[in-house]
Formats: sequence, C-alpha cells, structure tokens
Amino acid sequence: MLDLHGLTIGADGTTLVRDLSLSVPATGITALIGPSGCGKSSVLKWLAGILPKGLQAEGQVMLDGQAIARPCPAISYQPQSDALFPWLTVAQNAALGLQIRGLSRAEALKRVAPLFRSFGLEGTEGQFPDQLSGGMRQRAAFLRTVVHDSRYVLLDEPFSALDAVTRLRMQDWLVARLADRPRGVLMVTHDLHEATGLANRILVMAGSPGRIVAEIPMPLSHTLRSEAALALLRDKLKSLLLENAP
Ligand SMILES: Nc1ncnc2c1ncn2[C@@H]1O[C@H](COP(=O)(O)OP(=O)(O)OP(=O)(O)O)[C@@H](O)[C@H]1O
Repeated sequence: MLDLHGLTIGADGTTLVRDLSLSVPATGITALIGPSGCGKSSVLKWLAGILPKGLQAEGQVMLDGQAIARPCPAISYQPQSDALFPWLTVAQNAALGLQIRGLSRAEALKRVAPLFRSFGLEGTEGQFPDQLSGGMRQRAAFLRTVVHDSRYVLLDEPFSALDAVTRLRMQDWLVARLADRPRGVLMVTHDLHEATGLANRILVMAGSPGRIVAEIPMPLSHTLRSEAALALLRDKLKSLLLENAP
C-alpha cells in the first residue's frame, strides 16, 4: 500500500492543496477526479518527487508502512502529455528511463525489446514518435513508464488526447496489461465514464485549497458493471463535483 499523509502544497503565499491524505492499494486503479485547478496534477507530481520549483509542499509518503523519499524506484509517473522525445526512436524513448536509472543504452534497449509485442508496438522500434498513431504513442509512453517494473504507477490523464474509439481500446488495453502484471495505479481523469468504467475506487478532489471530498469504492469487477448502475454513479459524482464547485 502506498499512503500519502497530510499533504499541503503552496505557491507564493497561496495554499493550493491542504492536508490531503489518500491511499493507493497495491493492485487496481484508483481514479482521482476533480475540477480543473484543484491540484490533482500537483499531487501526482509531488508523489513522483518532481514538484516544480515554484511550489512548496509538506507531507509524508509511506510505502508498506515505511516513510520513503522520492523519486523512488517503486513509483513511476506518466505526465499529462505523452512526453516522447521526437528526436529519439520509439525504442530509445522506451529505454530512456532505464538509462537514467543507470543502465547502459545497449542494456536498456535489450530490456525493452521483448515488451514491444505485448504492448502492440511490434515493428515500431526504429520509428520516430511522429510516425505513430495517437494510441501507439500512448502505448509507447506507457511502456516507458512501466518498464522499470515499479509497483505503483501514476498516470495523469493518460487517454485525454485520444479520439473516443482509441480511448476505449486503450482503456481495455490498460485493464488487460494490469491483469498480466498487477500494479497499484493512481490515475487522474476528467472523464466520468472512464473513472466509473475503469477504476476500482474513485477519489473526488475539490475545493480551494484542494482536498478529498469523497471516496467511492467500486465493488464489482469491470465486466460485471451494468450501464444503469454506472449512470447512477456518474450522477452521484456530478452532484458531488457541483456541490463542491467554487
Ligand atoms: N509551478 C507552479 N507555480 C505556481 N502555481 C502553480 C504551478 N503549477 C500549478 N500551479 C497552480 O496550482 C493549482 C493546481 O494546479 P494543478 O495543475 O495541480 O491542478 P489540476 O487539478 O491538475 O488541474 P487540471 O485538471 O486543469 O490539470 C492551479 O491553480 C495552478 O495554477
């Protein structure tokens, strides 16, 4: 379990997030939803250990009950944009994080090579990101994020730039990858269909300063969720978001 305790984030005398606590179980998807500007991305960046310099934060992160410093090899982070470097091939992009963690380029490329097939990227190794479709770029970004085999993955709106069909395919694909290799995922999304369809748990963040205003467990497996039940849940989430709107 990854636990975040008492996170407060401020900038220039303004408090953006106050005394926020949340947990990410070791398996399954925890969705973090909330209005634009409530601090969702900042929470993820802080957890990843890459909060921008202009922001100050205090709080504690515990991994299986032990306080940890970040960046931490157990936690991977995928930013809002796919952030692939256009001048590197897909394989070089995928290998980059391993190189940053100390592997030689050759070792890193060798480690990522067998993964291309299961990520639906076979044959793209030598291509450049702008030669790929949006869905393929997203899979390449996800490959780069998970290649460290970290236990926890932080995804900031991973599918927001995709068209509706590609998004649905990528959501199914993510569920399948997590079934192959369970991890704890904390995923920011603005899409209530995505949150209710994918997540095992939904955290609603709102307010200024931002805080968690509701935690909604999703007891059923993805395949057993009826559209009628999900529609009711989306209505509940909409009401919560509107109640807590500034
Ligand atoms: N580097 C920074 N310096 C100062 N303020 C910042 C900085 N980064 C973000 N902020 C402010 O922090 C607040 C929270 O931003 P953040 O991006 O975390 O929100 P968010 O909920 O993820 O928004 P969105 O859903 O639009 O991505 C915003 O008011 C934003 O203007």
